[in-house]
Amino acid sequence: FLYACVCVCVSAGISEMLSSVVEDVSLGVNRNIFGAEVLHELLSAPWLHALLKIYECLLQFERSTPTPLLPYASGLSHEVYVHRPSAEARELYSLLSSPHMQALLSSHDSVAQSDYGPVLPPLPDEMPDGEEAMRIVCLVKNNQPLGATIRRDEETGEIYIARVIHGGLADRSGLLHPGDLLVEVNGNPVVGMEPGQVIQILINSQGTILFKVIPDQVYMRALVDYSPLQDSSIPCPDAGMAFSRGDLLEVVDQSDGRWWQARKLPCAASCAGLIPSASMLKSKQREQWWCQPLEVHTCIRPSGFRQSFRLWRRTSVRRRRQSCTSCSPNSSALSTPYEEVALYQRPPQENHRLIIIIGATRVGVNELRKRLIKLNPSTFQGPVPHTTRPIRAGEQTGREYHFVTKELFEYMVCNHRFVDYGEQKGHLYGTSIDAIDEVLKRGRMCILDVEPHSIQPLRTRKLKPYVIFIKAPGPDRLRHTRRDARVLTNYSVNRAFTDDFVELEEASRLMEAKYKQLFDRTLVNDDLQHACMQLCSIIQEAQDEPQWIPVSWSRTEE
Ligand SMILES: Nc1ncnc2c1ncn2[C@@H]1O[C@H](COP(=O)(O)OP(=O)(O)OP(=O)(O)O)[C@@H](O)[C@H]1O
Repeated sequence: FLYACVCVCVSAGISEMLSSVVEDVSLGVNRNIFGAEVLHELLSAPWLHALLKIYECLLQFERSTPTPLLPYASGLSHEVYVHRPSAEARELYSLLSSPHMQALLSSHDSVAQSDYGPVLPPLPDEMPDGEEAMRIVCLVKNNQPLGATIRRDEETGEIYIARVIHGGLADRSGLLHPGDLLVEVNGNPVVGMEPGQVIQILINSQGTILFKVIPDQVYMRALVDYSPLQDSSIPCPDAGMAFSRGDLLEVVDQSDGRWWQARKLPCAASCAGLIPSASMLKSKQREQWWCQPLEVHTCIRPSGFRQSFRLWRRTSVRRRRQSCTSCSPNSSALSTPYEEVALYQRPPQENHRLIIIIGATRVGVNELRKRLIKLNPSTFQGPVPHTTRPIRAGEQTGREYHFVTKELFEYMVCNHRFVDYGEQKGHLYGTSIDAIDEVLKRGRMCILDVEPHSIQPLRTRKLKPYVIFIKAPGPDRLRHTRRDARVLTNYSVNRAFTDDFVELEEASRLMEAKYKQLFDRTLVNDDLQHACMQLCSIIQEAQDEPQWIPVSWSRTEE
C-alpha cells in the first residue's frame, strides 16, 4: 500500500498528493484501522516530503539539460571570505560553510564533472609476459548483457570475440573487438574451454569481470602517399600521420569509419596518429583522379637495346602484354589504398618464393642475375623462355629456349600463359608461367627479371613473389664502377658503356618513385661484387625468414 501511495504521488501530483494521502490515512488512524498508524508515521516523515520536493524540482529539468556554470562551486564558497569581510559576507560565509551546504556544493561539483562513474579496481601488479601484446579489460557488471559473442577455433581450441553488439556494454567500453583472442576471464584460462563454459564463468561473476585479451592486430601496407598537412578534411592535422607508398602501418583503431589510428613500423613513436580510412582515401582518390592534370606516361622505357641475356627482352615496345597499370582509374592503387599484410614464414616443404629483380635499363639487373646463377646453379635458376625463332646448331629445346611454332606461341598469348613477351627481328620471345613453375617444382629458386608492369599479374598466393629493386648509385659512382663495362647496341655492336649516367640515375629514381609500393627490398648496385653478395643474402632472407605478405596470400583459398 505504501508503495502504491508513493507511486501515485510520484506520477500524479507529487507532494500535494502526498499531503492528501496523509490526510486520508489519518482518518484510518482515527478509525483504528490495523496498520494505519504505522503508515501515517511513514508518510508524514520529513525525509519523504523532502525527497518528493527534490523529485518535483528534477522533473522540471527532465526535458531541458542544464549545463553547470562552473564545475568547481565548492571552491567558490571559500572565496567569499575576503581580507576584511563585511557583516553580510561573514554571514554568507558561515552559511556556505555549514556541513549541509558543503555537502550540497560537493554533490554539485561531482555532477558537474560527471565524476560519478564506477571506480574500477586497480590492475593486477603482476603483468604476464608479453604484456605489450596483452590487454586487460575490466568491465563493471550491471543488469545489462555483456553485448559480445564468442567463438571457438576448433583446431586450436582458442576462444575469440566473434561479435560486439553495437551499443552494448562491451561496445561502450571500446576495449573488446571482434577477432580479439580471449586468454583469461576473472583469472580462469579459457583456452580449450567450450563457449558454454566461458559463458558460465561470466554468469557466475559478481561485480567486475576481468578479461585478458590479445588484441587482433591489423597491419597494412600503404599503396598511396598521404600528408595530413595537405588534407583540409582531417579533424586535427597535428594528430595526423604522414606516410608514403610502401610504408608498413600497424592500425590500432578502426572504430571510426573515416579516421583510423595507426603507427608506422618499425614502431619508433609509441603514440599513434590519425590516418584516413580505406573508404575515405578511396573517395579522396576518386575526387583527385578527375581534377588532376593527365600524368605523363612514364612506364614505357625509351627504346634502346637492353643488354639482356635474352636479346629479345625489352627491345620492342610494339607488343606489350598489358598496358601500364598506373595509367587507368581502375588500377589497383586507385581501388585499394591499403593492402592488409601479415608476417609469413615459408614452411620448408613449400616451394620457394618467386624472386623478381627489377631496375632501370642498364642498371645491372641482368648482370646480377647472371652472376647469381653462376655462383650457385643448383640453387638459383631462371625460367627457360619460349621462342619462335629456328633452333641453331648446338642448341637444345628446353635448355636455351622452348622452340615453338608461331601458332602455339600465339595460342599461349591468348591463354595468358606469358608473364612478358615481345618481338625481335621478326621472332617472338616470351617467359611463361609454366617455365617459372617448372623451376620452382624442382625445388630451386626462380630468379625472374621483368618490367614493373608485369609484377601485378605475378602477385598470387601460389608464387608469393619477393620483389627486389636494383637501384642505381649516384652518377659519380656509376661513372667510376662502369668504366670498363661494355654494352650491346640495337645492332648487336659491342661498345663501351658511355651512357649519360645522370639520365640512368634519374630513370632509376623515377622507377622507384612510381613503383616503390611493390618492392620488398632495395639494393644499390654500386660495387658489383658487393652487390652480388648482398643480393644473395637478401634472397636467403626472403626464403627463410618471416616476411610481410598480403593476407590474401596466406589464406587457404585465393
Ligand atoms: N655494379 C656494376 N659494376 C660495373 N659494371 C656493371 C655493374 N652492374 C652492371 N654492370 C655492367 O653494366 C652493363 C649493363 O648491365 P646489364 O646488362 O645487367 O643491365 P640491365 O639492367 O640488365 O639492362 P638491360 O635491360 O638493358 O639489359 C653490363 O655491361 C654490365 O656488365
